[in-house]
Amino acid sequence: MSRSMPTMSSLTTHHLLPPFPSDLSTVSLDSISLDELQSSNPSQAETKLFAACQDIGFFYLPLEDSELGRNILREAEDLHALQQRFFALPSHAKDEYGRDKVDPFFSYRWTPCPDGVGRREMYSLRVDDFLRVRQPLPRHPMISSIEPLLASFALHCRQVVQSVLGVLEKSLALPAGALLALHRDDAARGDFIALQHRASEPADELMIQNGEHTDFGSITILFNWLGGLQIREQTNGDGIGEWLYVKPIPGSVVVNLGDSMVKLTAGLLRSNIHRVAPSPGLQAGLPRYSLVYFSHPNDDVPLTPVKGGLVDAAQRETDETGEVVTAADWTVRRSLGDLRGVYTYKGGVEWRDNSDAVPAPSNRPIAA
Ligand SMILES: O=C(O)CCC(=O)C(=O)O
Ligand SMILES: [Fe+2]
Repeated sequence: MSRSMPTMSSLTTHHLLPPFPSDLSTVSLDSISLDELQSSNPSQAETKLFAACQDIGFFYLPLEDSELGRNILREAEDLHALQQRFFALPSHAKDEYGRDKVDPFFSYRWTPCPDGVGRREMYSLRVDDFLRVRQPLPRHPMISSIEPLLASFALHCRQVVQSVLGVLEKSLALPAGALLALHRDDAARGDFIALQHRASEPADELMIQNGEHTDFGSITILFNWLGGLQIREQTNGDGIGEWLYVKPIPGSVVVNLGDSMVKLTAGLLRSNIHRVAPSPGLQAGLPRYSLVYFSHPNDDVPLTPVKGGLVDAAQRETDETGEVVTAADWTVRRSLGDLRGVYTYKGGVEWRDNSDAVPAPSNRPIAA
């Protein structure tokens, strides 16, 4: 890590959980504070952010030093409390909002844990519904009752996404608005808030491997309370590194790029493969929750390289077929099983033999 990180945050509930093991090697991610990014002299933070998005596609964003960030942390804790209550509901109450009843993607989905007893569950909530850009899909009353919280959280996360996109636009020497104009608030956009839960479960290497994925939107903001997220150690050249845990840092979120950013920048930016393994050390055996804000370009945006700056100069192929897909189509194809596998920053989807029997409830192909 580039600088010392606080191990305690007064705004989060991490201290109520067993600590992440101190002796485990973890992946070293840069830390770029929201306050610095939004300051009048952000150039150092911008340089770090751009490098992280090119090299590894992941970074920590400490939120506590800005008003916006503190609001997001408080809202995330409120949503975390709610998701624990929601997932504790009886299965039949949750299944009412399943993909067969509501929507193939923006719905409640689950797959069995390796022990065949517990569930890995994900409830994907379409943000346009809370912002009244689209007619809302049916959702559980517990969700409807906190609509103002969800709307506020979404708008705050979008401010973060805009800051990140603004920096990337500038760093790539693109015309102003080249990326931001593809993420408008007043037109349909596939952003969603994911509530995620997996019951305590035994390690199952095959299942962990089958959960390896890239996110398919533009920018992901991830809130974790327990360890489990892993990305590969960075090696020089093409060597494949070891899977390492990303340590949750109280008061910081993990930000990563999705496939759309790779496609829009002709492969200059990176959406990195990641996965979720059982929580390590004293955290093992606890139910694990995560809360994710997935942002996407507007539905009708073709995922082709934007014009100008470094992208024009890149001259790289990002799609081996040359086929143009819109952001909405890409979500459908990646999430519902058409393009199974991992999108590589070198272009195209790398096939993974993700058996239908063991999908995982995440931002990736799923059968349940
Ligand atoms: O739960 C996590 O830590 C990561 C989840 C994830 O990568 C996803 O849902 O796309
Ligand atoms: Fe992911």
